[in-house]
Amino acid sequence: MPVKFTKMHGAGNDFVMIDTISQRIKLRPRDIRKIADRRRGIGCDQVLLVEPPGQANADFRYRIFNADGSEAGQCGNGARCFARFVRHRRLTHLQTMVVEAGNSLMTLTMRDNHEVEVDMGPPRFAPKDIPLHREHEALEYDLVAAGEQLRIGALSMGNPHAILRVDAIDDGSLERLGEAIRSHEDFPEGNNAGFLEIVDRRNVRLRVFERGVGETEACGSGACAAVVYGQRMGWLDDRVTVELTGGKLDIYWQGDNNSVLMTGPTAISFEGTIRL
Ligand SMILES: N[C@H](CCC[C@H](N)C(=O)O)C(=O)O
Repeated sequence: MPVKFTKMHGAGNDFVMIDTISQRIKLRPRDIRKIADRRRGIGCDQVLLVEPPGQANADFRYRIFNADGSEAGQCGNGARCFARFVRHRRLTHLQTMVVEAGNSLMTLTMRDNHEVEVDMGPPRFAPKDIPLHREHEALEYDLVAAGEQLRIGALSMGNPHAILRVDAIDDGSLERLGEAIRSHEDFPEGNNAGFLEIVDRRNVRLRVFERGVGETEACGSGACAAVVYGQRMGWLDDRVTVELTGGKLDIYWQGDNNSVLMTGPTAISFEGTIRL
């Protein structure tokens, strides 16, 4: 079955975008893994599907699959590429669109130079919403991983995040602790493990060992989660530039139940057809 796709990335976090509105296809987890395979397929961190909306107040539905075939409830870099993709493929002319992802609604707004602003919705902190096996919500949690006693932030942006503050993002913490945190038994659905270096109150560096992939060059929801954690700990202001391996994202959060706003780049790499 030939499937048309567009290869894109947002700050180096790369995606295969597939329009399943004009192509009536059903993809199984093994199809996702083949597409994502960097030797036997196209190669990407996530496969993103464009579907018709399930709700009256949405323009599209957006499904996210990690390279290992697992489905995720949120992908910030992917949301930006999604907005550019549906306009590139003439599925819409909207400058601002509402998109369902998992059980949340996001508003995507086109900005200059192919940048996109994403209203990621509010962060969720209750352990049951992360999910995290803890009795009570807290700013930080004790966690033993790889034999080390850690203090981490944990929250959901529609997908689970664990954040560890480090002195320097290249101090070896991600290599030593990434897998142990990401797959920790206290997170029943796993998590995206962020390693956060505070440069000053408006600038941070971040690396993320993602659920279902491993380290990516950027993680949009991870950047949002790291800034939210840093703000709640009193380390950061409301607008922060997050420097990731693949580029920079602008994150803005005014606290409480306000939405986290993320603005960043999108890029189209190539288009093609793959036979599954
Ligand atoms: N690995 C993530 C999904 C992709 C998130 C990331 N690529 C982003 O930009 O937010 C998860 O399983 O929750």
